[in-house]
Amino acid sequence: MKLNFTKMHGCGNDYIYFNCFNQQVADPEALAIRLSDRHFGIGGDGIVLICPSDVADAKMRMFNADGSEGKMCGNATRCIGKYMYDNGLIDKPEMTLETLSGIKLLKMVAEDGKIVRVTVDMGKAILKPSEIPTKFTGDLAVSVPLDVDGKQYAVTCVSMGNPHCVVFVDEDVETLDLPAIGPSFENHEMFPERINTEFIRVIDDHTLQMRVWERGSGETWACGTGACAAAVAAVLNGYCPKGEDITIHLRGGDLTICYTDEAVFLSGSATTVFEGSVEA
Ligand SMILES: N[C@H](CCC[C@H](N)C(=O)O)C(=O)O
Repeated sequence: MKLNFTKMHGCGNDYIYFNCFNQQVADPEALAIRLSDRHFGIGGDGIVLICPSDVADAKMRMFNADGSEGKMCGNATRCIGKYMYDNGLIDKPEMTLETLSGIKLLKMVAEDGKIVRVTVDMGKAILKPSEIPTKFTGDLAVSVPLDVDGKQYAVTCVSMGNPHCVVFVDEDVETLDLPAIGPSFENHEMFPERINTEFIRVIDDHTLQMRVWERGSGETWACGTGACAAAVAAVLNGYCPKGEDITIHLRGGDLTICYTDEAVFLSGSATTVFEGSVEA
């Protein structure tokens, strides 16, 4: 069966999007594995289904490159907003999006009828270690010790609807060997549902440099929920102020995060690369 897709990315975090208002995807786990392959497939960090919803303008389901389903995806949220507006599925530059981690509100900026920037109310950060989930005890996991492959790290764990482990380092993150250490964090025994791991260098009190090893996809060029988790962790560790914009420099571009008492706000671009069809 032929399926139409749209290739999109948020700061280089690229997914293959399927409009499921007018087509059905039968086995998304297997499709994500096959099509994400950058040699034998289309190439991407996974696939995203844009589905009808009874409670919002649309519903998101996203699958990492290993076929595992993610409960939230910040970069994909922005691309869905762009897709819905640019394709006339919504008639104003704002929408609600149902996710496995609740309903998110999107406010967008359009130029010449196309969305160029999206701000997402990502909801509140979840900080209780057992709810992230991690095996750390207590009410917070802020700068707690974690042994990974015999090396001691201080980690801060945050959920944005999906689990994150934030590691602050002194060196330029471009010098880190993520393929060597990423999987050991991802599959660490302290993280019962695996984990997304962000490696952060603090540039100043409003600027972070970030690389990320994602659960189920490996290193990605950006991670929206990860950028949110990094900003929250930076505030909790006293590096950045609450309630002010924090710029995150990622391999694929910049994201802006604002962590307030009400919610975490994620702002950034969304880009359509090409459209096509594939036999599923
Ligand atoms: N790998 C993540 C899902 C994608 C998150 C990321 N791409 C984002 O933009 O938030 C997980 O399994 O929780």
